[in-house]
Amino acid sequence: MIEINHLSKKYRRGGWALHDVTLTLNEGMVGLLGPNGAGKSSLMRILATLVPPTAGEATINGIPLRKAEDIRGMIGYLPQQFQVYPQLTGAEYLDYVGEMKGMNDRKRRKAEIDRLLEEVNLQDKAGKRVRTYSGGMKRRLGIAQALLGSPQVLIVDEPTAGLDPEERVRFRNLLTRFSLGRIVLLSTHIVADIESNCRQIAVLDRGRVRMSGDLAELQDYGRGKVWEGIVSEEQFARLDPMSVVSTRRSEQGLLCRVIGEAPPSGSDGVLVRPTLEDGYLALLRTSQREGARGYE
Ligand SMILES: Nc1ncnc2c1ncn2[C@@H]1O[C@H](COP(=O)(O)OP(=O)(O)OP(=O)(O)O)[C@@H](O)[C@H]1O
Repeated sequence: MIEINHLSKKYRRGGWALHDVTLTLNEGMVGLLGPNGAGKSSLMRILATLVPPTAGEATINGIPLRKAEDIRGMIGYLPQQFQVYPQLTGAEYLDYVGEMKGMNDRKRRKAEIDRLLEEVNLQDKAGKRVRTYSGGMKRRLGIAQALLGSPQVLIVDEPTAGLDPEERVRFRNLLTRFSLGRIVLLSTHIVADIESNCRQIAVLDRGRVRMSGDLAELQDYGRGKVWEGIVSEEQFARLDPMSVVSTRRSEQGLLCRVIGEAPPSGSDGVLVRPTLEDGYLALLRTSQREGARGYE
């Protein structure tokens, strides 16, 4: 279990990245969702003991963050900007990471590395130097190094960025399998990444927790706020662009899906069932409106 209590972070050259974050994260896949600059990476870097919080505290499986060595022995971490020595091959790099993680048995280390290379679909590239890898391949190598040693807690920062759709699906399935009996904390701003497999979701926006709960709870934020209706091109031009979720051309005009308190003006729109993405967008709109009114 990860328990985060009143955690705040202020960077020396910057403002507050996290404000009073309190969260309890349980076993299974946990999705940390939020727009750019929400504070997701800051929270993950703090949990990975790479940067200290300004205030507050957290424990991972009962161990406080100040015991950094113990925490690092328990977690796997994939940072958003993952750097590898370009002159090493993928297999050499993983071997090095395995040694650093204290996997001293050579044979077992090699067996696990071979299995992981297959899981991330890099087995054919294992002997090639990392500098010849594409961005997506480097990302997959990063995923493999985080999984090495089967850590109890896996923290992955936007792991699917740069992966093609097929690899994305493969990776989601890999994480879901891995999360059995473990905590996998995954940050993303893409709702589809957490749609099917997360037991718990926390939404951050401008450093604050805006919701924490399950998929149904997030979806519910869109209840009574998602409308579909047909509008003309002129009416469309007058709609608040922030409220329009999607548009499709039809014979009668533009079929618009909007988030708001009323149907798209000029249409006889109807309320529709929100998707998870609608729920997320509705929550963000409320949070941003409150921010603009100075309620925080
Ligand atoms: N080292 C730093 N020094 C100063 N400010 C920083 C630093 N790192 C992050 N910030 C600021 O802290 C805030 C939160 O950034 P953070 O990277 O944690 O958000 P994020 O949710 O991961 O965003 P993204 O999805 O864009 O990666 C932003 O305003 C960012 O500019």
